[in-house]
Amino acid sequence: MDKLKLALIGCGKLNEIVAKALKDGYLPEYELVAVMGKDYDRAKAFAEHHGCMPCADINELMAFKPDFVAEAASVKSIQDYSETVLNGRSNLVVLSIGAFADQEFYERVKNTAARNNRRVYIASGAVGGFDILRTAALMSPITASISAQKAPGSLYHSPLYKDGLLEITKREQVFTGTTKEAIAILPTKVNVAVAIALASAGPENTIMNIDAVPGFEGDEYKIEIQGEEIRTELNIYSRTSKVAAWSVVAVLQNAVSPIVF
Ligand SMILES: NC(=O)C1=CN([C@@H]2O[C@H](COP(=O)(O)OP(=O)(O)OC[C@H]3O[C@@H](n4cnc5c(N)ncnc54)[C@H](O)[C@@H]3O)[C@@H](O)[C@H]2O)C=CC1
Ligand SMILES: O=C([O-])CC(=O)C(=O)O
Repeated sequence: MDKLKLALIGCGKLNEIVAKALKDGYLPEYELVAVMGKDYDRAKAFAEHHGCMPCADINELMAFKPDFVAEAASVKSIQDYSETVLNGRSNLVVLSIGAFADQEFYERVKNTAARNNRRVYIASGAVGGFDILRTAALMSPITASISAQKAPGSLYHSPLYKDGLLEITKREQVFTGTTKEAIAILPTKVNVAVAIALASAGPENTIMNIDAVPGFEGDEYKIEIQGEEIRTELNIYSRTSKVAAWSVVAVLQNAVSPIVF
């Protein structure tokens, strides 16, 4: 049987792991055909390394007629390219889920996918448990929240940074608000929160808290939901963001598997 064609948006840390997983035999049903990034020279080097074609823009990428496009790039890339990908009759696997905090955009992408008989897969990324969140949200109205611990240094180039943050000696709350508000100011750090919100109470009703924790390494998320019959708490720690790339590999496996989780 012909292999499914996979193309990548983003040639950074995470898609490097996805491409290597394919090379290492985790995705035998797929062949990597093309890649694009913001920087063409980097895409060229990535493509040479992984045996696919570099593309200067989304139209070049879609000319390869991929069956699946996996994004590990940015919220802006999802805003700019997802409809082109779906109209080009490819499925789309998304890590920069924050783009879908905008309800109107989310509905538009959903309709575009339906019209083209294609799917948008929300990768579990650095969190998970979407199954119980979605199930509980069907059963009754639920409240949902996600709390994150981050190293003060990881907030350095963000609007949450303030003088003295690098020197704090005890845990300090640096943000509380809705996940929609959180992604608007931290587009590269809280995509996970929007994913949790989409699976539960929605981006405008899911509360996010972020604590800066001195000496902390990695990311830790505590997700809590409460419905009439269901209450759950999920704690997910990841030392690096590699788990997000592996969640894309898991989505691509699921998409062709006879057994679906
Ligand atoms: N859902 C989740 O759990 C997680 C999501 N992420 C998100 O995944 C994305 C990628 O992460 P990394 O690989 O670590 O980033 P990276 O910075 O190593 O690589 C990003 C790549 O995307 C490309 N890119 C960015 N914007 C683009 C655009 N508009 N058009 C074309 N190419 C574009 C860059 O050129 C680069 O090749 C980020 O948005 C990050 O926030 C990261 C970790 C967890
Ligand atoms: O790696 C993480 O923990 C989360 C992240 O970057 C995101 O959600 O955008």
